[in-house]
Amino acid sequence: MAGEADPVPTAAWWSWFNSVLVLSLIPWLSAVAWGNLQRLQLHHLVGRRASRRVRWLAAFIDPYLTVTIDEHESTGRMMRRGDAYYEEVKAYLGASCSRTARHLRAEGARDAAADRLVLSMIDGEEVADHFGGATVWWSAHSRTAARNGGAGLEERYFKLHYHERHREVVLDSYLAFVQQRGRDIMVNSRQRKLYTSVSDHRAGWSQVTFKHPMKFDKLAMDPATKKEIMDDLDTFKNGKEHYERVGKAWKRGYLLHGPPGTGKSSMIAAMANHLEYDVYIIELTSVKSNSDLQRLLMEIKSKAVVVIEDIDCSLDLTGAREKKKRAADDTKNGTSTSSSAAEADTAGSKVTLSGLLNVVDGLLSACGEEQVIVFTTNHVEELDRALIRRGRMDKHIKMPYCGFEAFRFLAEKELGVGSHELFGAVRALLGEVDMTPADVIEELTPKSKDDDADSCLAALVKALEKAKEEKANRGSSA
Ligand SMILES: Nc1ncnc2c1ncn2[C@@H]1O[C@H](COP(=O)(O)OP(=O)(O)OP(=O)(O)O)[C@@H](O)[C@H]1O
Repeated sequence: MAGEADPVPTAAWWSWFNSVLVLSLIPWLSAVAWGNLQRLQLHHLVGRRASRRVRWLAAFIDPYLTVTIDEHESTGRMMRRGDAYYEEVKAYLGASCSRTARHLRAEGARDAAADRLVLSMIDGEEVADHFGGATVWWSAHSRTAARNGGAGLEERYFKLHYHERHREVVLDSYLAFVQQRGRDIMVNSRQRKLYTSVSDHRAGWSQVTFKHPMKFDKLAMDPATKKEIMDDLDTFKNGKEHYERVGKAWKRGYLLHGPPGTGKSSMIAAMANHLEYDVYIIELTSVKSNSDLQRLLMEIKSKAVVVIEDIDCSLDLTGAREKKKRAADDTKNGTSTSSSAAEADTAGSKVTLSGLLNVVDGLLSACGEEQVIVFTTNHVEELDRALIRRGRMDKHIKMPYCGFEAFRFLAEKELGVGSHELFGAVRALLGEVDMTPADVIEELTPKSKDDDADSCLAALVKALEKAKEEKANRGSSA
């Protein structure tokens, strides 16, 4: 009917409307309440002494568990840099979550290679990660701790949240996985270091950036031996599980022996570059005692090539044990003389063979792993057999005089020449006289702008002929 007013909602209509509104709000309100209950982390509030039923209820309401990783460690009233785990987690999250996180912090870390930035999550950011069928959530936080009236110290920390049903996978595997990946990322993104031992007041290490251009593809040596060494290094680097399974420290000893100039130091640089490890050089003659040697060793980190060069010159390794034994025998027989005791004392005040053996065996260095120990010597025959037996020095590598194949490699590298009419003469002469790769390289190096491949090869032939003549003269005068 025209002009009829809209019907006024009745009381029944209002009551129906309110009921629908309340009913539809119930799920939403419950979700909010449930979420808040969970955020209360009830299982943390419920003490250990609470009854099993109460604890079960708390865990049912809030099944999420938390691990906190602090940047700083609190030691009494002092704060000091926490253990490496925070940094490893930071590196892991920066790399693995940079695609999903919305807000990242970019830092040019002092230690990082120049063209790399270190990414990390900013405070308040949360990212999910997946591992072994479990989903976990990482969040970054910071808090300011008041310090005895002074300026507050900002403490950063990460929180890892995971469902209780993934407790085992997270605690038994995931945390270790994050640590390993974080460590790898940190190692790969930083410049490597060359450490040299110093022992002024206290034994320690001085460090510089390690940048050596030598790589295996630049090293002149028999290709089969080169491949064998590279395979050996790869097997070692990837051998964590093997070493764990057989119960051996994850270390490998190499003995490089050969005359001066055959490339022992170059081989060490190539090994370190291949493995991407730091290099530690122990100058044994300047290490004052076995305990100093142990201290040095304890400070060596993982992923390291530890070098003791010219071991035959560093210690009286052939004599030290005999001297000690003689002194001990003298004491036992009552024939001890001041000189034998003094000899033994002298041996005790410096690094001794047994001290070195302990170090090599890895018993004292159980804290470090993934370390290659390299000894070099020009006189392998003079070393104590105990020092270089297999198990201590696992692989013995002879660095030989320059053979024809090594020469060809060097001619290609130094002069860009793959064949030449003088190659025949060089082959014949290298079969008769010993010349080190270092000497061959020196002859092949142009000395003036007029020098070319012809003149350099002629210079090498001349030097080899001279060496042959000298050898003949030595033979006739002997
Ligand atoms: N096999 C090789 N391949 C390539 N370069 C070599 C080789 N051997 C020596 N050289 C070159 O000769 C020089 C000296 O070599 P290196 O210092 O490695 O010899 P070394 O055996 O360690 O000598 P020393 O016993 O005196 O320490 C280096 O510049 C290196 O580049």
